[in-house]
This record gives sequence, structure tokens and C-alpha cells, in this order.
Amino acid sequence: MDAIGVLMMGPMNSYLEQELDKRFKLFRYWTQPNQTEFLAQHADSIRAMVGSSGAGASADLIDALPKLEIVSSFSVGLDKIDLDRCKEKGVRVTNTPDVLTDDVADLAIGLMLAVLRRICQCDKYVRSGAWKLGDFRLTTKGELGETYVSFLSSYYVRTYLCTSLVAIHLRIIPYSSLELLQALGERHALFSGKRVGIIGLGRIGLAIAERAEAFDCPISYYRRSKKADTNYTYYGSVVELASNSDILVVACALTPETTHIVNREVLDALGPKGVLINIGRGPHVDEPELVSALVEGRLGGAGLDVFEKEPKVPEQLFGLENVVLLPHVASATEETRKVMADLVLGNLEAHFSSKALLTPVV
Ligand SMILES: O=CC(=O)O
Repeated sequence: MDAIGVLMMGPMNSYLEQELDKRFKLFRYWTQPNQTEFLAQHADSIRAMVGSSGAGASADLIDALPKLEIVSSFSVGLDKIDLDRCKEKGVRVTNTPDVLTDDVADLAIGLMLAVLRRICQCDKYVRSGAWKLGDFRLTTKGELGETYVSFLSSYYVRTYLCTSLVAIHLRIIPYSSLELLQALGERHALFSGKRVGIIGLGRIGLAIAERAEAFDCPISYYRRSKKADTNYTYYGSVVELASNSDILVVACALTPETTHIVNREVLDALGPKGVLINIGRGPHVDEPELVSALVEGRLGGAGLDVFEKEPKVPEQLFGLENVVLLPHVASATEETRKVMADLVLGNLEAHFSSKALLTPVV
């Protein structure tokens, strides 16, 4: 029997590529000098396609492959696959959910800390030798959320702090009994206690929420409808969510409805002390508006793993200290990518041996 033809859309993982090569007749689409000629010659032998977050299955390509049976995506996001066309043509679709959730959520928290504590600038400071000339500046009271500023300057807190300090000075209360005072002091932390708002409370959004809770961050979220099984605060609009958040995280799927879900109004609602974290997709955010908000100081900072036209990143961001820019690496660890690759292979094997798909979408 002829080997099954599989079309791989781009270079995504060398282990996956090797395994596909061993098990199938693998066609590497990105290496074809003339893709139209390639399709004319091989379309009839291609029964499966392997896409990723970068390259998937457009309606035109699906139409050009009359024998296509399955698209197995090396990604959780499905925005590069024309799902409607797949449904119409009876083409099955699978993705790689769950296995990357921890890595992506970890990275979202990493971005929050990196932006607020200027971790990248601190690293540059040490490497450049600047530390020998003086300490790094403090990361900064100016970025403290309004809630905590008003909390700490409130009449009751000030009275409590003054009374406690006098009591310590006069040795009326010992230092060891000052747990409450220390607890109050912790509210000063630049990240701990910040209000985290999440757009999309699916698997990844929830994993981010659980991690942020461990930093004492109150969590709220936006999605189309309120989630029944959570006590996190729900807002019915992204603007409302942004107005009530110090950190706004994009963690929803990219669809026509969520394209530019973070627009100028949302950025202005987040405001000059707010931080945007995007581990979703670039087109979730109106990028020119994001750049203007950051350049004009209307937004406090941003941690971005994804961009509208990857790998192009707006150069105006390169000089900004309050921005951390990553090359779409949220799930990019050896461990996770290996499990993702195994899921892609497992889905193909299941399909071609008429078994149930492991992670079916269509
Ligand atoms: O961006 C990564 C993915 O969708 O898996």
C-alpha cells in the first residue's frame, strides 16, 4: 500500500518532522519553490495536513486538496484553520489542548513580574557592568496601583501605622507581634495584590487565575457569558473589566469576534498604571493603538508574547523600558513541544486506523 501523504505547513519541531517522515510520506510545503506546481503534482496523494500557530489550512488550500481527510494542528489555537470549510468538506480537525496550559500560564505570570519589576532591564544592568557604578533604580512607586495608594494613605491605615511605630519605639509592643504590620507592608508589593483581569476564562485563563491567586491578586474576567463554577468577579464588557484591573491578560481564542478585542477604549480604561499581557494572539490587540498608548504614556506597560504580523514587531516598542517583548514562546519548552508532537502523531495514527481522535475539534 502507498504511504499516506502528509503535508507539513512549516518547520515547527524536529522530533515531529522526523516521526512524520518515518510513518508517512511527508511533504514539506515551505521548502517547495513553486507551491502551485507542487499542488498540481501531489494534491491527490495528500490525505492529512499538519499546521501550527503560524501556518494552517486556508479555505483555498483545503479546496486544492481533494483527498484531505484531517488537519492535525501543532497548536491549541485554531485561528489559522478555516473550520467552516473543514466542516463543509468533512475534514476532521484536531489541536493540542491541555498539554501546554501550564507553560503558557507560567509565562503569563513571568511577563507580569518582568514588566512590573523591570527584570529585563535589571539583567542588562548587571551584564553591562553598570551595577559597579551604582544600584539599579527602584521599580517604582509611580507604578503602584491606585487601590493600594489609596489603601495605604487612608486615615485608618495611617493611624494604625503611626501608632504601631510609636509603640515599637517605646517598646510597648515587641517586634515579633507585628505580623499585621508586616502584612500591611506586603500590600506595597508591585505585583502581589494587583487586580488581575482575564479576557477568556478557558483552560489557560483559569490556570493564570489560579497562579495569580497565589500572589493574593483579586481575579476578575470577561467572557461571553458568566461561568457557573467560579467565584471570580465577572464583567460583561472588556472595558468594564479593564477599568477594574491593574493587569489585563488576553487569554481567549482568536475569532472574528475577539479580533481587536483590546482597542483604544480598553487601553484607556486600563490606564497609565495598567499593564497589558498578551499570550493569546497578536490580532487580539489593535497594535497601532497599543503602540500609541505606550509611547504617549497612556498605558503603564505591556508584556507581549504575540504580535499582529509575526515575526515583525513595531520598532517603536524597542526603546521602551515598560515593555517586555517575547518571540511567541509561551509553549516553547522541549517537554511541552514533545507532548504536543505526540498528540499530533497520535491523532493522525488514530484517524488512519479508524479509532477515536484524541483531541477532536471538528
Ligand atoms: O500559540 C500557540 C498555540 O496555539 O499552541
